[in-house]
Amino acid sequence: MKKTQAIKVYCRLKPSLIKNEKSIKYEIKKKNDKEIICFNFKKYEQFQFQNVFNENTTQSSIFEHVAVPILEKFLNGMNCTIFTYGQTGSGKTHTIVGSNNDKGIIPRSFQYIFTKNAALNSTEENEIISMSYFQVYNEDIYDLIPLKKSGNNKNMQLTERVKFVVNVNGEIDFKNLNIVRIKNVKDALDILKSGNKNRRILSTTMNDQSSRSHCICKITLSNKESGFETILNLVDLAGSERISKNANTDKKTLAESRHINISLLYLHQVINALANDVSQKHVPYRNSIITLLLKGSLGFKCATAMISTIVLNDRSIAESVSTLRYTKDVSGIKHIIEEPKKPKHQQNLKIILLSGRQSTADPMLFVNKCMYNLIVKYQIIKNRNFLITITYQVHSLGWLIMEFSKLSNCSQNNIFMDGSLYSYIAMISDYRYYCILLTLIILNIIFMIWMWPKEQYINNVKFHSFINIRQRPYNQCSETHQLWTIWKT
Ligand SMILES: Nc1ncnc2c1ncn2[C@@H]1O[C@H](COP(=O)(O)OP(=O)(O)OP(=O)(O)O)[C@@H](O)[C@H]1O
Repeated sequence: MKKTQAIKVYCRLKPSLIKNEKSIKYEIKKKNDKEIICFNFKKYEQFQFQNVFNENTTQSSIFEHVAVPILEKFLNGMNCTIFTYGQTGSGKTHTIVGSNNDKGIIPRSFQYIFTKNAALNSTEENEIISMSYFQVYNEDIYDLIPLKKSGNNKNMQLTERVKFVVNVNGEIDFKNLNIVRIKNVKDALDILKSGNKNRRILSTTMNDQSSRSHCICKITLSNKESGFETILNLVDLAGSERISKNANTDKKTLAESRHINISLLYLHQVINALANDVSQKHVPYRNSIITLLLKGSLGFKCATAMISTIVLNDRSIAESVSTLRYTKDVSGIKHIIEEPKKPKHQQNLKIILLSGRQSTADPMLFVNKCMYNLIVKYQIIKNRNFLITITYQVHSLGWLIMEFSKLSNCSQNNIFMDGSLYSYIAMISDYRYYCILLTLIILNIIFMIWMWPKEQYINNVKFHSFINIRQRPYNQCSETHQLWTIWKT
């Protein structure tokens, strides 16, 4: 199989407030939508991106181009990551978190997920979404989701240091990280809002709201029936910075800067090792917490996008060149990416057929009612990426045939509404589902043929030995047995 670029790399240019500046050392220019060129006296460098977004690009456009393709993969069962990288003040937090008026990728992602995944809004609660929100500050993990204290201090909010262990696979297992179930977009936005207040922020020379930590929003989509889980990490890395450029050089700030720079250096080492032949090299994930946390995202089974943020003014040009070079190394990571095999089957593969028929006079109803509890759950899980769940409640053979003919006309992603009989039918046309339906029809016919002659021996022992209802009081029987009893009397 062919190796492809493991991480899609994008570049976002930040609008510069300082106009008419010209660097004497370097000049950086956007060549076209996919390239940036950089020259100094001696050399000319070219940097390739998936897309270069200029200063006027809106948050929604960034979301469309970068996040939507990743979110589609996430909804199709692939673990995904989006992270921002760049110098301090270049717009990482703006891109990934945004503000109330100009939302970034995280809030927009929740909106998108809830709009796209109809199962999340269903009352069945088969699919659930949960989130955790935490920061890596000075090589410790802190929970950003506030805990409400019990007792008198109800409104007091705490951020807790998260205990964790590194498991045998070299991944982090959290001990006390808050994982909150999200039922709607508002829940998520509320958590983000209060979580952002808990981030370690400092006013520096380069940015009056500089994040002093790496921040991760981990969104988990889980299917209750199958236990299948997909993870989306949205990461706002702390900004690389020159300590000499920061006027605020107290001990604490220096320690923070050192931790940030060292962890980014370790991340670079991991990227370099991955960009070279992985099989030949030891990949130093264990050097820092952020590399351990991003381990899965830089690997083989994850769709990852990186947005590098660049400032094109003289003061920042050296850092921008360094960001571009960092990005080039990230582009060098090549893997055989394991895409979900048939993503189109993942969603909407639910047939829920609910009967509104009440008549007990219908002879067919006997068979139908007995079949009522027959719930066929058909699940295919292939490579953790491929899941089909069909919940099928059989009611009426005639009706089933009618449905079958309806479904044969059903095109991909069509949703039929039939308020009188059924809540809905949502399915994708595929020969397997027709096979399953056909099998069920055949089973139904066999069941009917099998039952039919016995109708005349209803009070006969032979019949009772089949269904065995006599041995139990009526109210302790299962619904099927009760139905048999009703029918018999
Ligand atoms: N593309 C943009 N358009 C408009 N404003 C921007 C853009 N990028 C950044 N800004 C503004 O620049 C300031 C600094 O941005 P931000 O805090 O996102 O930087 P950062 O890279 O996260 O910095 P740090 O690493 O120090 O946290 C903010 O006020 C932000 O609103």
